[in-house]
Amino acid sequence: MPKPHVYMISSKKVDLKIVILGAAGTGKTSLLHRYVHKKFYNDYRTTLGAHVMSKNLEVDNTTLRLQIWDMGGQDRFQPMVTSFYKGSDACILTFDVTDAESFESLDYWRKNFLDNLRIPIEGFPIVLLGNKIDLEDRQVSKEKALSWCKERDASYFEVSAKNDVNVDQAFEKLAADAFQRYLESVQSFMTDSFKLTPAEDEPTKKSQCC
Ligand SMILES: Nc1nc2c(ncn2[C@@H]2O[C@H](COP(=O)(O)OP(=O)(O)OP(=O)(O)O)[C@@H](O)[C@H]2O)c(=O)[nH]1
Ligand SMILES: [Mg+2]
Repeated sequence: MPKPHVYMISSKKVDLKIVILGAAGTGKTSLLHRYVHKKFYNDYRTTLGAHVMSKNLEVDNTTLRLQIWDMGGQDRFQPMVTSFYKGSDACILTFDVTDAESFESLDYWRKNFLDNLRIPIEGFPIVLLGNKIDLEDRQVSKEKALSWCKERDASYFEVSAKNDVNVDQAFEKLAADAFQRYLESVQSFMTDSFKLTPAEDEPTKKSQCC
């Protein structure tokens, strides 16, 4: 298990880095605004590069300090945003349920993220958000999205940033998964350290030989 990228600030505070990725216009910034500021804007202003928003969340008497990195989905920003993946504890992928192309591009985003993260992907928390379910002209079914997630060990939420559907639940599930992974990696790190530290009454090789 890799060394955790999250840092225990005190016994009750944990910092977690989350990135949100997906095709341009799928609603990444809107979902973040909805979650962090409880607001929605109809106008579209593409994210230039990357932007970070913070939010605290209480889980099991611990304050999770979420730093959520909103990555611009336009092609021109790709070389830049991939450099921000390092140290992530969890990833949100988004598509627009009324835009089949945004769904088709998910494998590109997932691979791009995991290739640049360079840590084992097993158990890495990933949540897929099918956004804009308030719209009528749907092109991607829930079943199709669920099947994509099943094959890639991701969780799925149908959401609407506009109507505030399932947004808090999705972020909370991802944060809880990332925290759980953090606890497991700390435990594994401590166990390894304990194994490496000889007990006080256990003779070391040096004292045995001379
Ligand atoms: N109807 C509807 N529109 C939405 C929803 N979420 C976002 N939008 C609209 O979709 C457009 C794009 O939203 P953004 O949040 O800027 O998309 P983005 O993924 O951040 O785009 P980039 O920054 O270019 O990668 C905006 O006009 C939003 O108002 C939603 O749930 N329902
Ligand atoms: Mg944006």
